[in-house]
Amino acid sequence: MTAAGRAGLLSAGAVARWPLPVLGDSATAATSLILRSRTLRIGVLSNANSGHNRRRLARLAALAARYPYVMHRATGHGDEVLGALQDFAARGIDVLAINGGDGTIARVLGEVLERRPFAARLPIALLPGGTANMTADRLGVRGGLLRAARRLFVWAGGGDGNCRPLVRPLLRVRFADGRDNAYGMFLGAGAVIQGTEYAHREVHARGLRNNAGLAVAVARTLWGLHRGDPRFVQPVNLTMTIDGYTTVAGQPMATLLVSSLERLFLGINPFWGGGDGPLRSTVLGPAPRRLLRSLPWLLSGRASGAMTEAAGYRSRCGECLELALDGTLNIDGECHEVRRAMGPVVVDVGGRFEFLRL
Ligand SMILES: Nc1ncnc2c1ncn2[C@@H]1O[C@H](COP(=O)(O)OP(=O)(O)OP(=O)(O)O)[C@@H](O)[C@H]1O
Repeated sequence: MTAAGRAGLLSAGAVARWPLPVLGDSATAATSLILRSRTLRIGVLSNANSGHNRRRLARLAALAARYPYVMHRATGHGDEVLGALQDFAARGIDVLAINGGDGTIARVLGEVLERRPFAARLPIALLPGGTANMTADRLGVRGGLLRAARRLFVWAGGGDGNCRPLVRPLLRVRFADGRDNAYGMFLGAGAVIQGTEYAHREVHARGLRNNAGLAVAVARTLWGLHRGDPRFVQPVNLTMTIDGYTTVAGQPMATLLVSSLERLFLGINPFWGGGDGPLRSTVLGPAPRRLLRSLPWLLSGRASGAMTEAAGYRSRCGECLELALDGTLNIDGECHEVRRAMGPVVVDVGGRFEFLRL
């Protein structure tokens, strides 16, 4: 069997089964992983301030200390990320584990792409140390934080566990005013911003920070959209081009979603549009017709007959999006103010990573 052929379900010990559905790219790093029979060295970078880490970091650090091939670094600020990555590179890690939420993953992978601390692109393991953990839920090691960490460490030592590498692109967001690029798996505007504010104000404040809290916030936002509630519907004029074609020409929109993930939190897939390219986008007008009746389709990657552009529904895939609007973009939980006058915001693929799904 060729090396590429062995890149199937794989264990660190070198036993692998074929076939492997690697989406969008070749599994180069995973292939080289399975050719090794030794224990894998893991560098775990934890965000000390993200959701679950605030309570569980000490236990995670104690767990990591039990495995001699695991190096653990906790950072208290994003500015410390590059130093930690350079330290891992100097120690020759085989796998980079990121323990934090969506914002941490975006920050760390963005630094990997922009500053290139590693000579080669390493496989990534995600541990759900954040609050919503949307990306880790889709691409990371399964289970709660400590269980997932133990599973990763045992697997890396050659123990039990099957690993399915998934290749996914990271969005790169470039601003025309020269500020630093942003990275992430998800970009939202319009009702996403109002829904997030609602979640912080009404849901998190009541202690509901997990998927149940997310479900409440999403349901409330959709209800607000259905009712035209101004707390959730604050139309913004949007111009959007996808791969050079203008798909929205200065029209009011209530919601913009862009992602490189196949599903978002709670498994929802609000992208049904065709077109080539890994960036999936959806735009909802200020009063999408028959919204409640369309939800089963809208949330599962399909379009009902009612979901036409004239009725306020647009969805399309592409390689490169240009956005012009006055408002706020939420990129994996980080908010960025943008103005039309600055020039368009360009969203494309910053790079692809291989995520170890265990
Ligand atoms: N490595 C890091 N160390 C410390 N702080 C970081 C690091 N990476 C990002 N940050 C900052 O920490 C904040 C919170 O991170 P993150 O979004 O990962 O946690 P969360 O909000 O609890 O989780 P989620 O995004 O899954 O809801 C972000 O504002 C981010 O800028």
